[in-house]
Amino acid sequence: MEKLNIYTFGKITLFLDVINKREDGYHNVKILLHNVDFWDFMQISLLPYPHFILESNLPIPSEENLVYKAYKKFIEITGEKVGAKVFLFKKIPTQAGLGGGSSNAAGTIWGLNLLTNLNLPLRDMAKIGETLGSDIPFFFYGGSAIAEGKGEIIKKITHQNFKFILIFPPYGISTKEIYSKIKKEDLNIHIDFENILLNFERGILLEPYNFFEYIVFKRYPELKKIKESISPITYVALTGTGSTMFVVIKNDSEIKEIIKKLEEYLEKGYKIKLVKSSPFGIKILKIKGVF
Ligand SMILES: C[C@@](CO)(OP(=O)(O)O)[C@H](O)COP(=O)(O)OP(=O)(O)OC[C@H]1O[C@@H](n2ccc(N)nc2=O)[C@H](O)[C@@H]1O
Ligand SMILES: Nc1ncnc2c1ncn2[C@@H]1O[C@H](COP(=O)(O)OP(=O)(O)O)[C@@H](O)[C@H]1O
Repeated sequence: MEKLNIYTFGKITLFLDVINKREDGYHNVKILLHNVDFWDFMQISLLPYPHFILESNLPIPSEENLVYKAYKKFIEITGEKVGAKVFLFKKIPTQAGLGGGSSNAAGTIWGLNLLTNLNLPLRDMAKIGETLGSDIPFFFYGGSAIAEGKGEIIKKITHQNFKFILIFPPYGISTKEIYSKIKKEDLNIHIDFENILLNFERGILLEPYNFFEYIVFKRYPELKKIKESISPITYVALTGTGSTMFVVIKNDSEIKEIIKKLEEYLEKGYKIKLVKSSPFGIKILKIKGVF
């Protein structure tokens, strides 16, 4: 029996603009998405249809887990009559704006695609993912990409390597709730992606921008204060709709100073982690043997 080890990487949103509200209630966005080397670990193997077993350290019912939802969608859309056994060890916090659930869903679809020998191309796997969440297609392409539409239209760009410090508050933030607080009049000013990309392709990261900061900072003023405390040293921004913030490391010589400052400043319950860019969203290793 074949078993796969799957690493599903988190993402940050280096630049995030909301363009307008759509008739279907969603919003058109333009986002520069970037994977970081901070991952959840999954193991997946096939079972006879329709058996499905999920073991995970995420304390939610299996039926609500995106891994199960991705399995169901995969068999529904492809018609493959397979069951699956999945082990999921989460390190990426939930409701953190790091796309952890989305990357788990993408890893499940990719794993099933390999185990069933269906060999669907990336765009077909991304189409399956899109039915479960706007963020999911990106993880099939990974690295650095521009997402448009609801977030499902992906254009890969040349990947660049940076280092960041992630700041994890001791709570998550609901994506749906934050999107629901957008007012029409807030959607008049947009950032210059052309200039951002011209610089990015040369390895220069301009100051990150996140449209949602004004909404999130109003509700969580402590996150605004964290940004203000680090801004004199380097760039800090929110990823997605939060709750994680990322600090851009411009020089390795700054790392110690920034960590010291954060350790002094952050209240109990906050965590930090130094990460670097990851050139992929999903990494799969095949393990053969008898299990
Ligand atoms: C904000 C972003 C940025 O990467 O990520 P997170 O902070 O969640 O990681 C994404 O736009 C989140 O994508 P994702 O988390 O997949 O959202 P979905 O499950 O598709 O949608 C959750 C809810 O957010 C709203 N939504 C989402 C995407 C979008 N383009 N417009 C929206 O209005 C809708 O109300 C939807 O019901
Ligand atoms: N495998 C999973 N990992 C994380 N969250 C999951 C998963 N399956 C379902 N969820 C649900 O999805 C929601 C947010 O997903 P997550 O990807 O962690 O956040 P974000 O979209 O902010 O990056 C949470 O409410 C969580 O309960």
